[in-house]
Amino acid sequence: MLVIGIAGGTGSGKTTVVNKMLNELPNKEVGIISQDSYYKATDNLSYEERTKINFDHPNSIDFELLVEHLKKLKSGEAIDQPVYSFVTHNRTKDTHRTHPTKVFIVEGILIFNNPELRDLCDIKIFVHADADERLIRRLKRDIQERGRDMNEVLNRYQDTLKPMHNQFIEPTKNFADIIIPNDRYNTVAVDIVRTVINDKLN
Ligand SMILES: Nc1ncnc2c1ncn2[C@@H]1O[C@H](COP(=O)(O)OP(=O)(O)O)[C@@H](O)[C@H]1O
Ligand SMILES: Nc1ccn([C@@H]2O[C@H](COP(=O)(O)O)[C@@H](O)[C@H]2O)c(=O)n1
Repeated sequence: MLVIGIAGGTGSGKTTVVNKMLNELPNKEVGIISQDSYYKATDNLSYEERTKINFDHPNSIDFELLVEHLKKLKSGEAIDQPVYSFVTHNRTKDTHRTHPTKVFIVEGILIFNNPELRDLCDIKIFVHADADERLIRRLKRDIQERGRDMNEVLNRYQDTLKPMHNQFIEPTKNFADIIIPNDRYNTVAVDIVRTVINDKLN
């Protein structure tokens, strides 16, 4: 199994890039795991307490489970991926049965921050967009799709997101084999990675 890791700050366009790559590929042969699905379960906390979690710190992610799942997929076993809700800030009761495929994409802001997970990635890609561009995209997306308002997004950005990005995410760019500039849509880079995936599939 070829594992492709795709990291980058929030709003850099990781999900968009992955979807564009998957567009022209046989969907039964390429699997995807999002780090967002592996935020730690916090059933013991109230909603109010959950809103105060620092979701941009590595400690908020259940890397142990993510690594275990990826290893299982690599050894040919199916897994049950958690399903996360950005509205309740918690895992839902659902899981998503995921089967091993020839190629697996793992995407998330902090995936290169975890040495074990990093080592499981055969190709490491970092999607870059400037901070102001990412904030604008994040603001629009979180209001439209994640049930947030402007104050929530901006306060989170100033209090935790920006310092965590600088401390834990931006430095992991150094681990990348490929950096995709994504201030504008980058079809050339996406096509190149798709070619690599196609080679593996054929
Ligand atoms: N190159 C781009 N130009 C303009 N908007 C983009 C670009 N890439 C992504 N977006 C938009 O920015 C928002 C965040 O992108 P997304 O792929 O969800 O980022 P990430 O997964 O890195 O947080 C989405 O609304 C998406 O449509
Ligand atoms: N309940 C949550 C959990 C996470 N976030 C934010 O999501 C960002 C990571 O996801 P991307 O798709 O943008 O890569 C991260 O920056 C967290 O702040 C959240 O807002 N609420």
